[in-house]
Amino acid sequence: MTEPSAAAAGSPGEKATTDDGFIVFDQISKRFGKNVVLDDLSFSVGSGERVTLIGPSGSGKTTILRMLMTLTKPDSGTIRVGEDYLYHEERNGELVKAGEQHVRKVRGRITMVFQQYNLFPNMRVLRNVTEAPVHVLGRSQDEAEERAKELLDMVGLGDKLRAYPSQLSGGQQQRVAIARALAMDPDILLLDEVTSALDPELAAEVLDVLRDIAKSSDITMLCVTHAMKFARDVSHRVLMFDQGKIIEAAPPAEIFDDPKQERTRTFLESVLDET
Ligand SMILES: Nc1ncnc2c1ncn2[C@@H]1O[C@H](COP(=O)(O)OP(=O)(O)OP(=O)(O)O)[C@@H](O)[C@H]1O
Repeated sequence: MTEPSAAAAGSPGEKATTDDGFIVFDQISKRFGKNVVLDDLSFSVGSGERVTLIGPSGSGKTTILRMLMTLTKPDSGTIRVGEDYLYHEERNGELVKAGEQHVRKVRGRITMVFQQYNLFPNMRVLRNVTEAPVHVLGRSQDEAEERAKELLDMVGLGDKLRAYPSQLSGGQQQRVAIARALAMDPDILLLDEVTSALDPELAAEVLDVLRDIAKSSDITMLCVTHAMKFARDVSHRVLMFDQGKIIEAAPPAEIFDDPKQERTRTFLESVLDET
């Protein structure tokens, strides 16, 4: 992992390099109508770094992940992954999304797991995991199945290959969704409140799987969660969001045990999730 960098480096006009941050958000702003969701926000994430985004509801955390998926366009600013820009500003201030081919290349390196697992209900578990590698990455069926079985074993579902999603618990379905995301061999895994819809026991199973993945791989992870123990265990760094800004960024021990901002302290006191 590269050393975490506290703030974004470079400017939109400079040639992008990977030595100053793998994922860079530079002066990103976004509003929905009058609602200013992200306000001139800059941060970067190193390759292999695991970063957790915390903060009150509506503070813009999911919007950050959606921008990396090119599901939400910023109003202004620059986003790049490695040497590739997703969004950048022209000299005239106009915000430009990278060309389709370019976006596809970057998007191919990123997968996201959502709160709702969104498995294909009419496909068995194994096919849920092989579908995209075969049809998007062009893998052979045999190769995709071999990898899918490894991943399903890893998430503790090696005996459920022929089950349909409706035959699984919510926690099991979410673990299939995680295996499905990893089957795309992403460099970057985005996790958006992946346990929020689950009972604590099932959430704990999912978080255990994610802990193992975090510890055994060098995948770059951006995680939005209210599971604070998990955040403490796996993150290199925690970013505290409030009103569209990052008000505190620090290693988990510091954020959780000795927050510098009063707002961080009150937010943490209000979070009951100890998974
Ligand atoms: N497509 C949209 N249209 C209008 N407003 C939106 C849209 N998407 C997000 N918002 C608003 O942007 C704000 C930030 O949303 P976001 O989901 O990023 O917050 P969050 O920090 O992830 O919150 P939560 O923890 O509740 O998921 C919210 O006020 C939300 O209602």
